[in-house]
Amino acid sequence: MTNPLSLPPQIHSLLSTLHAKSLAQEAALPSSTFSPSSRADRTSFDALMSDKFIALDQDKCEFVYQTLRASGATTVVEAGTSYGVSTIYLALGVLANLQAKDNANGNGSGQGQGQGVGKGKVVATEKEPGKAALAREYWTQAGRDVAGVIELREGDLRETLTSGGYGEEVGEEGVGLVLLDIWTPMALPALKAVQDKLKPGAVIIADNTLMAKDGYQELFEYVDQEGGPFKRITLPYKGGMDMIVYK
Ligand SMILES: C[S@@+](CC[C@H](N)C(=O)[O-])C[C@H]1O[C@@H](n2cnc3c(N)ncnc32)[C@H](O)[C@@H]1O
Repeated sequence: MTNPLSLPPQIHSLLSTLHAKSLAQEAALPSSTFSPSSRADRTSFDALMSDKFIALDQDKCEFVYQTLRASGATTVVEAGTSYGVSTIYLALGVLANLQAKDNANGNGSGQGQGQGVGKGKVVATEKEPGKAALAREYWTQAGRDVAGVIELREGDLRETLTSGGYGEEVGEEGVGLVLLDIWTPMALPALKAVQDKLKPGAVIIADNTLMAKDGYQELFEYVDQEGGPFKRITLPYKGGMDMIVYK
């Protein structure tokens, strides 16, 4: 796997292994797995997916990381964590942004947790306990800094994202990036759960917006409202990936 972000070799190697496992699992699934009719049978779909990575593709993870770095955001939300592959990129981006803020403030602690500029975190959420447990193990393998910046909220996002703070207590300015890598019926509930925590200019990224465009109708109607606070474009990644900017 290429390493355009120059990630630390040990983390890059871990990510390569996890992306490869995810792709191998997906290749072994019947081609109808993600068809609208298969996805409509939620019970069977959830059961089939309960032990599958379905990780965000590497090129998309790299785009999300770069967007996060460009935004400077230090509070991030991920709806749909699974085994935590994209979460590692988000954690690395938050750590790099904290470090950049630290350096700009003349602290240069090198610890990735800025002094006096908030603490920064990735709020991740996953409803499958087995996936949550293994995600924590992968984050530990990625290192103490990565594991330390992720707050995993286990359970249904309609509860986990509407309770608990987003860093306000330590001076964070609001959520700067949201990754919607979730079953499509949960995309709008996830956005609504964090909408009043978003800071101006926050970026929301939603995966597979062309491949699963039927499932995204509610989200699209909501964010495309004339005069509303969101602007949406579709990026030419495999299956489509939307970038929505708030205010
Ligand atoms: C596409 S996978 C996420 C992949 C992950 N972002 C990555 O790149 O490694 C979507 C995950 O969302 C989880 N999920 C689905 N509905 C959920 C809900 N209501 N609350 C929390 N998690 C949910 C699923 O169990 C699944 O693991």
